[in-house]
Amino acid sequence: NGSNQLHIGGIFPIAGKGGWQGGQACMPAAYLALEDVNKRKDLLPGFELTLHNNDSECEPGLGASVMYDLLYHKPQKLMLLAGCSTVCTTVAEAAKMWNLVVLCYGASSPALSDRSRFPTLFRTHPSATVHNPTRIKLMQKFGWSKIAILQQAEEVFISTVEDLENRCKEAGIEIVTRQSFLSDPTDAVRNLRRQDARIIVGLFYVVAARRVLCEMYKQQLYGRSYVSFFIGWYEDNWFEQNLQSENISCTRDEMRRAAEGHLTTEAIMWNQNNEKTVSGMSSEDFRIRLNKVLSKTYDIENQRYPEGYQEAPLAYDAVWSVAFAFNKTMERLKTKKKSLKDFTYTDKDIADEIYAAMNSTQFLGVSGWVAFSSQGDRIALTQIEQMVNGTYYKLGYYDTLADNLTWFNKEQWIGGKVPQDRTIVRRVL
Ligand SMILES: CC1(C)CO[C@@H](CC(=O)O)CN1
Repeated sequence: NGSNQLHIGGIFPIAGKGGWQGGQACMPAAYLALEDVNKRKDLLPGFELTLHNNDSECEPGLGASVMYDLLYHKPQKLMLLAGCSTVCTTVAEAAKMWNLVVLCYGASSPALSDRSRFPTLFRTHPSATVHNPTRIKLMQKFGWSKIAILQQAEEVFISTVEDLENRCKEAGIEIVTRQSFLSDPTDAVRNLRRQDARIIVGLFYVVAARRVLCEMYKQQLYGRSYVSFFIGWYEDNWFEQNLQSENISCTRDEMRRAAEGHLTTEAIMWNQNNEKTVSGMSSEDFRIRLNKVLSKTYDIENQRYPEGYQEAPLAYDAVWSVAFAFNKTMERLKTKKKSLKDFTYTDKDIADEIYAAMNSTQFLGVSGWVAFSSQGDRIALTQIEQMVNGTYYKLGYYDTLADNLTWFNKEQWIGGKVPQDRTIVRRVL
């Protein structure tokens, strides 16, 4: 019966073309977690967690309207889950008016790390700034103290670069030039060349990345004297895909040569070792279960994965975060002779209890250790890879909080020498 149900709203980007349709894999993952937490007798005893879902299509306007649907239709919701940075921004900015915590499983924008704008936001998806301490650590490891930045003019990369600049200043790393472009990188790449940039941090979406790589080939900004840092969450063979359809005027071979040796950084979203997590599953057990569910709709055997597959553990762990936070809140409210069932959108007292419980929620999930910073950001490990002969090889992991770099010593440099960050002028005495 409805009286023992705890209701939450789930806003997933499923249909639509613009942005990230990651709800395709994240919604099924969320429902797997719902099934699992409701089986646990020790979690929310006497209650059942219920998820009411809607499609935002990764459009903030549609996200706002489905949010109102969720709020203005019974039953009363206790929390909202959302994906896509644009939708999460809209929902999290509004939800505080209803005293609702918002938990985002698919939002990477650094702008969301702002308690003044988003006082009730938490995310199991790390901010894009999570790459920056790793980039700095690698520059220090290889002795690069002069770097260049090449970015696409998109909000997520603009705010990521601001964070990177601050960290470079703190680390005494000079940014010799920062070039940005809207969609054609030709001039920006030419300016890198003019400034004799050697160590280049590249921040762009994958379509722009292909244009940049071809331009770097044409302007010979690749090879033994250069190192590029690209984002690690592109498809593995991204540099060879869609060359005709996107009018890339380089051949596969030229793209591969320009890509040789580049480094990538990315947040780890699938727990790396085979530990059993709170669900009793390892991340590989989770993968098998998720694939079984998805194979009803997608041709998983032939690697035809839905969008959001990479982020699915973040959605799965988001539902576990809700269950643990509500469980803690129920225990706290019992001492006040209250229950989550008493919550209304004007009840600041219970809202504060839910916030405090979420803020201190920590557990081992299929996406790794789940914990939130004071800004509600996901604390995550990052992974470093290098492209060698068209294949990515894992070079190591970085734990920012512990400042611990796990390094496998597998990096390869053309000619066997670490590229320099500048032209070495040999003084002939
Ligand atoms: C790693 C990526 C692809 C970054 O964008 C996220 C979507 C968003 O921030 O809108 C999903 N995960």
